[in-house]
Amino acid sequence: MRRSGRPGPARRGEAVSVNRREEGAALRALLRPVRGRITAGVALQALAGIASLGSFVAIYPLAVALLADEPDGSTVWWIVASAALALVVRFVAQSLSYLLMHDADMEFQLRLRRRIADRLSRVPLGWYSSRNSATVKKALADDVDSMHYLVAHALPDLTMALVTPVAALVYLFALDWRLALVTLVTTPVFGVLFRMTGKRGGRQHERLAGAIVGINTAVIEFVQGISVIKAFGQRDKASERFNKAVDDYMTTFTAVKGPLMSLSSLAYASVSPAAMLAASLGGGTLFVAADWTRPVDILPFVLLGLAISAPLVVVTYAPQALGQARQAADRVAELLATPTLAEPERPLTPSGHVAEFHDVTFGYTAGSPVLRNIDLTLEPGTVTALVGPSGAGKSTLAALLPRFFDPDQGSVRVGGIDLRDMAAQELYSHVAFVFQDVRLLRATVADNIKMARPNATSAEVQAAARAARCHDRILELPRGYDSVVGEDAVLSGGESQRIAIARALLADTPIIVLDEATAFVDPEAEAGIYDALSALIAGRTVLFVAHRLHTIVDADQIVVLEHGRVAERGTHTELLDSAGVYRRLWEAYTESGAHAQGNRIDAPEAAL
Ligand SMILES: Nc1ncnc2c1ncn2[C@@H]1O[C@H](COP(=O)(O)OP(=O)(O)OP(=O)(O)O)[C@@H](O)[C@H]1O
Repeated sequence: MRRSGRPGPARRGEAVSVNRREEGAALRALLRPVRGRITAGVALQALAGIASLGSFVAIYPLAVALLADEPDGSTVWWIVASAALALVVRFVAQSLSYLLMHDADMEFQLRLRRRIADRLSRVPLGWYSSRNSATVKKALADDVDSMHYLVAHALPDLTMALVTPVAALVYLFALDWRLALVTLVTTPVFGVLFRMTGKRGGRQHERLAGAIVGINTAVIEFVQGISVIKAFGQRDKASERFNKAVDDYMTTFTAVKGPLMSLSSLAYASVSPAAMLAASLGGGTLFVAADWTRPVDILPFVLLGLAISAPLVVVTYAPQALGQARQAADRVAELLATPTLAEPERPLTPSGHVAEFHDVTFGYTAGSPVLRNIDLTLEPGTVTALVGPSGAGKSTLAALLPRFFDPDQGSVRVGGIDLRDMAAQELYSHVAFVFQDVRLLRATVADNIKMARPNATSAEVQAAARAARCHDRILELPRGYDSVVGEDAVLSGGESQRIAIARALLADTPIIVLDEATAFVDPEAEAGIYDALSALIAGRTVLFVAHRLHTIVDADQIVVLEHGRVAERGTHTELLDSAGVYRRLWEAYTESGAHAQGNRIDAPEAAL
């Protein structure tokens, strides 16, 4: 029964899909805080674009003045001074524009990364699946970069590339619209050829992408299976597959890119400086021959024709940068819309450490519950083991106690208080967890251990590590407790697990949630971890997801989950006597020899 007024539960792996938004709306919304500076930067860049034409434009009146029968010195100097001034304006405006755009870009990136980090600090812990971690990485690195490229580079370049030819055209049409049209004679050819390249390119792109996927698959197959391939003498076959994938790619590449490249080269050639020069000079010569204009009047068309064609290349690349930035903004907006865990406005303080599940129903997707109507009480100082076949919902149930998710129905309570009414800090001072998938930070081993208690002394850290049976191993690391995980300390799964246990020991919470590791490297490591776990659970309330039955025979309470429901509960002896699911599990476990080998009881093949 969800209480009214609460926000809905956030689900693992689910990022709320943003309503289909108007194209580019997310990008505009994200850029809004720095819009003023971007507009000013674009305006300055436009001014720089117009000023950049100054020296070209000046050549025409200069030539007219110099070719006059009696050149007027002061006019000549005025023209030269104006051209120089235009040059200064161009450089000042362009520098200011870059300064403003980079300033806006840096603030934008900082704000955005902070917003993402703030949001992610409030999403449910369970949201951090590997899929979502990849999304976060993409958003924080690639997507923010795409938007940076747009603001700091593509926008100023595009402004310059658009304003300069437009200003040049306005000037040329004002001078002589007929010669201006002649100068532009090849541009429609460019337009048509460019469109054709785009259309064909889009269609062929998929063929090329398919061929690249073929190579990647062959490489991954080869690398992942290298030991098997070598052991079974299949090396030649494997490299044959790779060579075939490369050959296929080359064939596709030649078939696709050859005609495309010819087409795009033709498009760019049609507006190349040579083509523009040919058009303006050829057309101009005809005009002079027809006595429609003076030879000197052709000069601006020859010079500015070049200023029109050069930026066309930039203009053709800009939509790609804009498209990428829009897509990046959409992804970031979606990330920023991820539902967060509601924090209570007036947090309540639990009294005592009884942990309770009251009629809990939960599912990762709406309408498909993974847990149904679970009632469970963990009395202080007792060990409760969760067992059941793979997929029964054991890990999910355990994850609800440290509030990885909120239940869809019912409540999880500690000390009589619903977790949704408890401040996160309060909750984590009561509940610690050690899950199979241990995440250590890229920080020193000591900092990793004292995450829950940053002010712990090194004597306390070492005492926790000793109890977790990892002190000696830490001392063997190049810089002992100061070794940085992932840099000078490369730790095995079992070692990381023991450091996580030391962390939980130091946190010293009355309630511990444990998800037993399913794979241990060797019996010695397993024994070490069990010693460490015994130290951790002594005197605490423990919720233990057990994958091997021999580890739980002494538990105070064994809860058997089946299809998300509690099928049975009791002690090991009680459950064996009741001849139900647990007994069948136990018999299958002992008969298969799993007991002796320490194999998982909940492996998919385990009989039930
Ligand atoms: N992040 C997730 N998103 C969607 N479904 C999930 C997710 N995690 C688990 N499930 C599904 O929830 C169900 C219960 O999974 P859970 O891991 O809780 O079972 P389990 O009993 O702990 O299994 P195992 O012993 O194999 O770890 C399974 O059907 C699983 O596929």
